[in-house]
Amino acid sequence: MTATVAGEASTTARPGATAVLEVRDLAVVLGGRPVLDDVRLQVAEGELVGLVGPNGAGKTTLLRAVLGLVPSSGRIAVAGQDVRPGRGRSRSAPVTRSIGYVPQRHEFAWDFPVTVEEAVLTGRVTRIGWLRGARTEDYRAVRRALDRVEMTHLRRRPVGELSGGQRQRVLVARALALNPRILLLDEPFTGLDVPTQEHLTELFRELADEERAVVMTNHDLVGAVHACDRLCLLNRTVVASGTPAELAGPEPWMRAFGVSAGSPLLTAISQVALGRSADTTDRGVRS
Ligand SMILES: Nc1ncnc2c1ncn2[C@@H]1O[C@H](COP(=O)(O)OP(=O)(O)OP(=O)(O)O)[C@@H](O)[C@H]1O
Repeated sequence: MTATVAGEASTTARPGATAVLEVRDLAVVLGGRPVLDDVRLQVAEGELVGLVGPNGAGKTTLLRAVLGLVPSSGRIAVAGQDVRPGRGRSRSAPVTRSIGYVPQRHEFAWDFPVTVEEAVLTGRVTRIGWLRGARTEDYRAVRRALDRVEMTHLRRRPVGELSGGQRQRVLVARALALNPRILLLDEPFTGLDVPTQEHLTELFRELADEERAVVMTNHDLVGAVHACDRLCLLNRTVVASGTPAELAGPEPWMRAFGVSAGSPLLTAISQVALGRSADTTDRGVRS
């Protein structure tokens, strides 16, 4: 098996599975500068895909393009529906209801005086609208989402009193409150200790296994190789994409990240990727 590169069929999801996200020929220009170019990506239900790349590679921009929040050209479809670029959540409501977005933790106003339950309810705003009050079904959805991330016992707690790991779970619950087909997670592990990262990784794995597609950006490359079914190495375009086993060699990482052949990072990635390869051979390959 070999990793495939931009322009080839590299970015396709596992055969036979339903594609939840399809991105073709995506280009984004911001402030007059090209930020993304010729990006192709497919993510199927049941897949946990790691979106990795150096600072400024365009990872967040890609997630925002999928949400229709930045102007773009090309095609983005979620659950078979086209995302119309630059229209924002409210005007693209039917398709964005299929997407659960978990922003970087610092983007949420944690000092706002709301409880965990109220924060999660804000995830339903595209369904509830700003003018009518929440209904029983909305509170039920919130309760289900909180159960799913094991935060029900803290539902009356002001969000400002939560730890980093608990805050991350609140953001995931907020995204799950719409029961989305795809979860987009932007750097969910930043600033979290290793056990918390491992618990969250397990949760993301389970959420993918429940027939959702899960895409997460991650600067911990070894962690991403360890956890994800497939990796997309982004640097303005998709430099390479494949399973951890397909990406065990150094070249795609050197091209995407500009690291030298002697970088200890490459050895660590290779060891984990080959370990995953042995593991998936035992269990049956997922992708
Ligand atoms: N609103 C904007 N206007 C102009 N340029 C922007 C805007 N938003 C992002 N950019 C630029 O687009 C590029 C990609 O940014 P983006 O945040 O998507 O990268 P990233 O891969 O998520 O980076 P990081 O890993 O540092 O979070 C950067 O050069 C950034 O400066």
